[in-house]
Amino acid sequence: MNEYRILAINPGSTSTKFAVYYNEECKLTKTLRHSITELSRYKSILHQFDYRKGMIIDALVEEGFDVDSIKYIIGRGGLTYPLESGVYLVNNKMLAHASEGVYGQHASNLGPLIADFIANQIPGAKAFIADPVVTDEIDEIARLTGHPKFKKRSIFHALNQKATARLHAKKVGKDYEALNLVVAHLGGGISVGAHKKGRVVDVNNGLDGDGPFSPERSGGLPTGQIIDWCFEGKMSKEEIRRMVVGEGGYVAYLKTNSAKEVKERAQAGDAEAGLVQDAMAYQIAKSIGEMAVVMDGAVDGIVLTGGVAYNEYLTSYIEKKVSFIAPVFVYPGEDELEALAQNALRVARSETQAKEYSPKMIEQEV
Ligand SMILES: Nc1ncnc2c1ncn2[C@@H]1O[C@H](COP(=O)(O)OP(=O)(O)O)[C@@H](O)[C@H]1O
Ligand SMILES: CCCC(=O)OP(=O)(O)O
Repeated sequence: MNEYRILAINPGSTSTKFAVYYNEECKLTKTLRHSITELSRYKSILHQFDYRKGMIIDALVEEGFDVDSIKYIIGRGGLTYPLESGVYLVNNKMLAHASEGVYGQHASNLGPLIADFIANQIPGAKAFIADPVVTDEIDEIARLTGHPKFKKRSIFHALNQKATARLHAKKVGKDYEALNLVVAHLGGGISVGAHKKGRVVDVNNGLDGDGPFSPERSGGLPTGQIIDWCFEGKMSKEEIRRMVVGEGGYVAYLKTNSAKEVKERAQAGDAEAGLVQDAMAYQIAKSIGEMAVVMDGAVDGIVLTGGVAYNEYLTSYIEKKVSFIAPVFVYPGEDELEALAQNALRVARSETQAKEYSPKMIEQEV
């Protein structure tokens, strides 16, 4: 049997995770955490490129890997133009769109850039991405907002939502494509998707759109108050953006992005932490209800995943509110690296073909 060596790279808002796989076997997995202070030294996500890429290469060399033998480099896909689910070969157009951040700024924009850089150092290596955060399968009816100038964007934790949904389908002995699932990724950002027979037909924009607030994001906010705030002239556009992504949610209320810390503060009797934690759980439950409506109530299961799903108090709170819809299944944590590696392996084994990044729908900017 051929042995395929794969490097999977997942740049997140506060961490860079990477792993080396030899076929299905994980040989190394590392999570490098970046403090807010560390990241604040860089003007933009793009300016973090050398720092994050350097840490990965240094760690591989330090661990004694024969880097030249790794021919499949796969990164988390960023905020390029929307794509259908799948594996994509990194090409120049994708690199340009990720660098520009045509759909916004997020650490995942570094996924294709770092993968491409490393692949270029290794003779015969290729760079890929899979199920990027702009994976877009939503129904036309779900795209409309209340004003034609604004379109809903499908920006969510596609990689982990899809991987966990497939894992769940396997556990219950069904095909993912045969099930209707509501999947909630509960991490630093939160997204809740309606997976209808293998397609995410509706989902909240988990970055800077609608839906529940999260440990570091504001979720949907009252539009009128936001407009007034923007024109009061007290804050720059960048500062207001940070209120929504990075310094919203728990960070704004409780000055921490650690859901674990908030859980412990609530357990210790901190009433404010308790109320904010309950409010987040309440909003997540409401979003699950919305996605159940999207599927006309025909839901086979509700799947909770992501780091925050380790919090049993929070998952029980949600379960009490939504179990009338369908049974709730909890898969705490995320394994986006394994999901990336499996996608690369399927390409290596010719079980699937890497697609070309050539987005059809270029949204008119408003
Ligand atoms: N045991 C736990 N209990 C509660 N929250 C936890 C626990 N473990 C991790 N978390 C929280 O999960 C969040 C990170 O989730 P993760 O899915 O790794 O995030 P991301 O999607 O941002 O990569 C953090 O806020 C962290 O505090
Ligand atoms: C919703 C886009 C992807 C995202 O926000 O990922 P993180 O929660 O890992 O920052």
